Amino acid sequence: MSNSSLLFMLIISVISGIYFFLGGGGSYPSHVMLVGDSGVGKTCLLVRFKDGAFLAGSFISTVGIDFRNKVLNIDGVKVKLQIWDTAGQERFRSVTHAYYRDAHALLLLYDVTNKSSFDNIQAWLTEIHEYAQQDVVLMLLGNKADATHDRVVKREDGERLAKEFGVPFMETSARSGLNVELAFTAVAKELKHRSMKDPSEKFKLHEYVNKEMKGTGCCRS
Ligand SMILES: Nc1nc2c(ncn2[C@@H]2O[C@H](COP(=O)(O)OP(=O)(O)OP(=O)(O)O)[C@@H](O)[C@H]2O)c(=O)[nH]1
Repeated sequence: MSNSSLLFMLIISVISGIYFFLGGGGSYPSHVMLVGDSGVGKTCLLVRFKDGAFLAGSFISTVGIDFRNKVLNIDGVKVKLQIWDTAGQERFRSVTHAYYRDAHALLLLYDVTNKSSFDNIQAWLTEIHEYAQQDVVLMLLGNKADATHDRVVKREDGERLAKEFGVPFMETSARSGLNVELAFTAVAKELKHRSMKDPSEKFKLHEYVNKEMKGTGCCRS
């Protein structure tokens, strides 16, 4: 990728950020970044969350980075999420690195039908520790949970890995919509809580996720 393309994308990101910050009337603009191997379903997850639809058909890899905005109403307060859909392909990694520092939350995805995308989570976490803010909100998502026949990564393995690294975990499906709203809402709740100067009530992301997952009959705490 040329320097001019990278510069162009950075300018678009800044303009988009200013526009989003000024518009919409919410109080908590927050950057949520989707990361993970190419093909794990980052774009589809975002489209499902933003438009309530599934992008079926041929797979077109993201080039560099893409942006979508969505305002959520969290307990009567507007939380403006600016969601950055990054390219999973190795050749765009320098673009992704440039955005980590400004991300408030990271959704790290693997594909339950692709073992190498799961094995690469460790490498993604190393990269996150190197480039992202220390206190970034982080959640691990095992996507494509609908694909029961092609599944090669058990839910328990995802749970074990998440526990090892101390991050909340859930399985999602951009195809069926499973837990998509929940994943973004959980992150928005955490970001809203953090932005309050004097939070009267403690919000614990782990506990919230575990409680919500129990309600679906999925996943042990
Ligand atoms: N069965 C199933 N297929 C999915 C799901 N999410 C995405 N896919 C399919 O997986 C392929 C890749 O999806 P994308 O969302 O483009 O993947 P990506 O992570 O954005 O890929 P890059 O842009 O290359 O990083 C597409 O063919 C999707 O239709 C899902 O939840 N279930």
